[in-house]
Amino acid sequence: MVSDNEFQIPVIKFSTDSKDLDRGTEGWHNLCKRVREACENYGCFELVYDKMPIQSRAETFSGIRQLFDLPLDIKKKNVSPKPNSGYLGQIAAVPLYESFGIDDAFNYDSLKSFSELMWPNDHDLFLPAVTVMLKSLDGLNHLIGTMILDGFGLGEKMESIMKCEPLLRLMKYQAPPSGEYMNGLVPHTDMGSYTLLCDDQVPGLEIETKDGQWIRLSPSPNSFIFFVGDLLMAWSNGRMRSARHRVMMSGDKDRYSLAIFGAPVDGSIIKAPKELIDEEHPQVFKEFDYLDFVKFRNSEEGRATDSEMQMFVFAGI
Ligand SMILES: O=C(O)CCC(=O)C(=O)O
Ligand SMILES: [Fe+2]
Repeated sequence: MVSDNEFQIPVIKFSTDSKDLDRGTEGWHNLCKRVREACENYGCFELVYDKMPIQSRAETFSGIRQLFDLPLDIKKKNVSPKPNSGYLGQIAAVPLYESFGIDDAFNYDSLKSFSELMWPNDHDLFLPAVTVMLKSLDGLNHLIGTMILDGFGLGEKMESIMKCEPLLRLMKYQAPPSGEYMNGLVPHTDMGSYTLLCDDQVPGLEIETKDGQWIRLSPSPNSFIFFVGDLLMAWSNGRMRSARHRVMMSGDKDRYSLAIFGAPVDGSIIKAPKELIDEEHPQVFKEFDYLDFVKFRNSEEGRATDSEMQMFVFAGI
């Protein structure tokens, strides 16, 4: 069952016209505390960010619409050796879903090659807007990373979990047949460190509360949803939880969304810092190589395990 009103995830404003974003100020410490509490209690929060030019967000979504309108043979040219990247679509379990994954997305050359591959003659509609948006997201990513670490008093450990390679994913969910409430993306937790997601104001994203209720989110036009991923949960010794979410489609509009998935660089070892392990919080997960977790997820055992349980089965003590 879905409820719209009774429950809200925390809404946290990152306002650029206050001193709150200056590291070390009282406002900064309050924000870090709220971010940490949201990640611990909900596994996600709505982040209101006034620094992202609203115009480049609108232009990016208009480019994304045109991207999904391209012929299938062009869309399929977006291939990647990485799992869940490249072009995905026509999947029997989620027939409304299509997506493009673009690796190394904070790198202009990588966005440019993608754009040239999709529009060999004219990519002006997509590239300039998405470049501005991604530049702003890069800054925002860094800010949240610092906040999470400062929230635990570990701000000097920047080399740790938040040092990520970003995957950009652009998604489309087709409107379902008239009158239906239909699965757009199956319930899951995100496997990376974290996810930062925004949409074009067509609802569909739902999160599961601790007591098993599904809540439909309605983020504001300049909001992002931040999700704790499985790796951040493991790194934080289970103090932060990765929230289960899904997309359910209803109504007559297609939904478009854009997300940055932070995953650690290959070869990273995921290990809770000793400061997060004590008598009250005994060690929950053993340390592991991030790529071994990726392998597990793609193994027969991993695929047979519900996504929110995978980390516990793979690394639980
Ligand atoms: O498109 C959305 O709103 C959700 C996407 C998502 O959860 C994912 O790709 O992991
Ligand atoms: Fe997700």
